[in-house]
Amino acid sequence: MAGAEWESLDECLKKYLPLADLKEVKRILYGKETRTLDLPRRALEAACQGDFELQGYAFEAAEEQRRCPQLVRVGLVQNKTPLSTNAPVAEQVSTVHRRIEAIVEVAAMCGVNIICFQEAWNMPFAFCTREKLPWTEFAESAEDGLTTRFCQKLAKKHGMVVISPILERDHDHGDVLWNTAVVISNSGAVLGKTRKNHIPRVGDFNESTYYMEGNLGHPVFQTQFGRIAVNICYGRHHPLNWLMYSINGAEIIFNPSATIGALSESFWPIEARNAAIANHCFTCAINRVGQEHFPNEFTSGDGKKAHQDFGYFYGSSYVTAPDGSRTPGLSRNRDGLLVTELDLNLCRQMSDLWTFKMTGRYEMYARELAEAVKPDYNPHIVKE
Ligand SMILES: NC(=O)NCCC(=O)O
Repeated sequence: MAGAEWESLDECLKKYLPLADLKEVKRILYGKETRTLDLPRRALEAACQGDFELQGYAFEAAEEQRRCPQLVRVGLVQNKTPLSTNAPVAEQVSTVHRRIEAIVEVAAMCGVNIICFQEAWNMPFAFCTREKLPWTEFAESAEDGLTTRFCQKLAKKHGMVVISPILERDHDHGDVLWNTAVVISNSGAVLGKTRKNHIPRVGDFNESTYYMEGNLGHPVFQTQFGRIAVNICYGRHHPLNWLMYSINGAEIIFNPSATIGALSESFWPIEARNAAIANHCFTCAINRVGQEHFPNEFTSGDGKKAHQDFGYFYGSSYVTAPDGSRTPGLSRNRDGLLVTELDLNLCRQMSDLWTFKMTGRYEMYARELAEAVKPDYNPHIVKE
């Protein structure tokens, strides 16, 4: 399994395929070619100085007579945890805040309207350890915690919608923890929050030790730049989760994640891309980067030796359009900002072309599913 020494699928294809073959391979693997965005020189310089990757692409829609293009720029941020996991909690939080602040400055230079960070972005992904302290100390109020207040300042300063996925402590309801994305409007006000609906029970993703399945359904947030939803990490394996955000009108669904190569790298390019096609919307898949080492050993319940690291978070964040075309991924190894311009008109154009919302037969599935979840359900199997 490749670690940091392997840059990315995109780099590999570029390096080894003759141009004519590369074009055909990309046509099939990536769909219609995306235009490269001209990003301001000072943004590129700042990214270089700040040691993070900056890439920009644009998806285009057909011109319409009765609607203007609905252009919106989204920013996806992937990053390593900058400090060692045994540094004091407050120091880890303030250091990652500073790192993200610098990246958001560059996003602002690139005209980003909506920015989304990775899952549990202000902490190491410590759920593998099953230890409570100090990791639960990273949990904060979604409404007025330190990280939300930090994001509100960024949102207001840059006129940007900020999606901030955190470990939430709900002080008003028994101090319980959730895996939550806080959505902050470009005015700086907290627009609302949404919670991770599906909790992984796979490998070292021992997240059920920390929080429960989300109880807020599938909210969609009306922002000045479009209707957005957040399908947190493991929810991307659940097609109905994507579907419900889409049924509630999402034009862009963000998928802030934390996942490792040994487990999911072959799924990664498929799932969010497929969701964009199936739901006539844009999807934005974001993964963290690098390897995190923890102070104490833990086992994976697989008979193998105890260890102190989670595995390799492979980055590779990307955006897919409703016509199935996608951007190249960011690096597997470096912090990065992916700026992508979307024309939201493409959602309805693809819906009119493919008509999945019209041909979906939701009433049939609703009826059959309502039966299938009953304890006395008999699967409909036709036997000789
Ligand atoms: N963070 C998280 O839910 N990870 C689970 C593993 C995966 O979905 O690839």
